[in-house]
Amino acid sequence: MTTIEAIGLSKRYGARNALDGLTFAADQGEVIGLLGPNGAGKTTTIRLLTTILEPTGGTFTVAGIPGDQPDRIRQRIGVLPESAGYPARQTGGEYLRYAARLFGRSRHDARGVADRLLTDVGLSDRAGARISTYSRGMKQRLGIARALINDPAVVFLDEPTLGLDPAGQREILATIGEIGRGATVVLSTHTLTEVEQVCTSVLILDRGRLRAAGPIDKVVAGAGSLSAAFLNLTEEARHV
Ligand SMILES: Nc1ncnc2c1ncn2[C@@H]1O[C@H](COP(=O)(O)OP(=O)(O)OP(=O)(O)O)[C@@H](O)[C@H]1O
Repeated sequence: MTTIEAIGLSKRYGARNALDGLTFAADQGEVIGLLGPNGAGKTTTIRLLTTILEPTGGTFTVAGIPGDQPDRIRQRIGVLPESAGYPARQTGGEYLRYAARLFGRSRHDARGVADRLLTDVGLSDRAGARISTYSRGMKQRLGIARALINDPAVVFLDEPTLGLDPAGQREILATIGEIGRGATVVLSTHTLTEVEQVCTSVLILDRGRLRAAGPIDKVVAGAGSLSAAFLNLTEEARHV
């Protein structure tokens, strides 16, 4: 089942094309690595598909819902933004129960969902501790749990491992692998080894344009490695 479809999706800021005619489709259960050098358009793509920004061109659907119905899309997606903020005084458990209540869960259900997700992301033993005492990796895992609170069809993670040590990165990647069994995951990152570990397919952007899309082995074919393919595709674009 197609869970994301973009056709000619574009975003202009004045004369600058932050995203220029992105066309791709993703299926349920796919984990898509969204790659590109700084300024390529990754965050713009995520903001458009999560209905935070309105496109200046093109159309899209997420979870089968057209992009001009943002309220419905927001009910069916989960997002870990590039720099998520957390209420420092709340505990992880309170934060997730509150998020579940915002999606209309009863008090009893909210507790059940929060407890399950805290266990899934390995935070159950710190559920009663204030978020201000969490490490960066723990906050990122809490953010992923928050993104899953409404049982989303599509989850968007913008640089979830940024600033984490290797152990923290490994934990996040394991969590992402688990999510991918149900939902479609869009993972924006600069770390290609991460993509090779957890993603089934990639989108490579450069200066707002799609340079490659598809299963990793197809994109890598001929180049030898994902990093070689990435450099070929993005460097080549600098010379046209
Ligand atoms: N609000 C804005 N106004 C003007 N230009 C913007 C705005 N937001 C983004 N841009 C421009 O759009 C382009 C794409 O930016 P975007 O943040 O999507 O890139 P990115 O791939 O996420 O980069 P990074 O890896 O550095 O996070 C960049 O040239 C950026 O300067």
